[in-house]
Amino acid sequence: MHGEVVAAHGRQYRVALADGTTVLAFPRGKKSEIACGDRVDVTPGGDGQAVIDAILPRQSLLYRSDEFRRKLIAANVTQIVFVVAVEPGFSDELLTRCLVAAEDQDLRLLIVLNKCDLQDRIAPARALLAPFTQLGYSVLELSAQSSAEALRPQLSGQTSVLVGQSGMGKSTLINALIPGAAAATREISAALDSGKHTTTHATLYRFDADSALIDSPGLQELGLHHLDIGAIEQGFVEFRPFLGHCRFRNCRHEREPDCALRAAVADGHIHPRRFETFRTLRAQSE
Ligand SMILES: Nc1nc2c(ncn2[C@@H]2O[C@H](COP(=O)(O)OP(=O)(O)OP(=O)(O)O)[C@@H](O)[C@H]2O)c(=O)[nH]1
Ligand SMILES: [Zn+2]
Repeated sequence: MHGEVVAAHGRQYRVALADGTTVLAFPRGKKSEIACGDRVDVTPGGDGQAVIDAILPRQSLLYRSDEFRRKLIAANVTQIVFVVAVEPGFSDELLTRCLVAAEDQDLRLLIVLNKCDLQDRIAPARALLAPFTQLGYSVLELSAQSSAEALRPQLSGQTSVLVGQSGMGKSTLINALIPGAAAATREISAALDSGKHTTTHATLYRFDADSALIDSPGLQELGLHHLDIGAIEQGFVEFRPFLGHCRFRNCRHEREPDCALRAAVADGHIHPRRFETFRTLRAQSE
């Protein structure tokens, strides 16, 4: 039987079956690397539980990783929706991390600027996003409290994962778009944890056959240790015309003479803030 993983917690999964029912499922064997959004083959056990026999081929796979381990975030995602707000302040470094991950997996990235009802606070947030809009990334300005519906058309035909720092309004957005989401999450948590209180689940909400939204808490760091330096360089789309044009093939773009990237920064082709973030990410990945 085919199913889709709609919630993941540790080695337990909620799998939605084609007939609309869901089962609690466990992978066969010890080594499980299954993520929310995975399409799987399951064998129902009759007690409302099931065994996951196989993971179907994935379109994409998002990870976060530090020096020690790698964790799956979500599978088969086609779009990252990065939520920031006019207040409190947000990290443009986390946004750049997401962009690098998105470029690596060939995903669309949409930036949502929330709380735009606080009009006198919009200008500084727009300024922080300017280097990204200049590169062609889209920013959707809305208020999760009054105009969350503006996001819905952007979710159509996509499997989106929602990423955002605490306080940006992710929960408000989800509850506005998916009535009953909070209750559903509590129910799933209860089923997966037998009542233990926890909010660390990734949850998939399906809108229709082609559109779904994955809420994955704990994405605030999005470590990119699994990417090599080449993938990080490629993740900065505006670097691409200059890569390979430094005097030294293994140029680190620090102090080497005739560095094409540093020249591009000096000439205004690369935003200094983006270059600074690149250096930070590179230092972290070493
Ligand atoms: N003014 C304004 N406040 C908002 C809006 N959306 C959310 N908020 C407020 O911002 C705060 C954070 O919203 P949440 O939805 O809890 O944010 P979150 O991103 O889910 O944060 P965590 O739960 O910490 O992950 C709450 O006090 C919301 O009421 C908005 O559109 N306008
Ligand atoms: Zn260089």
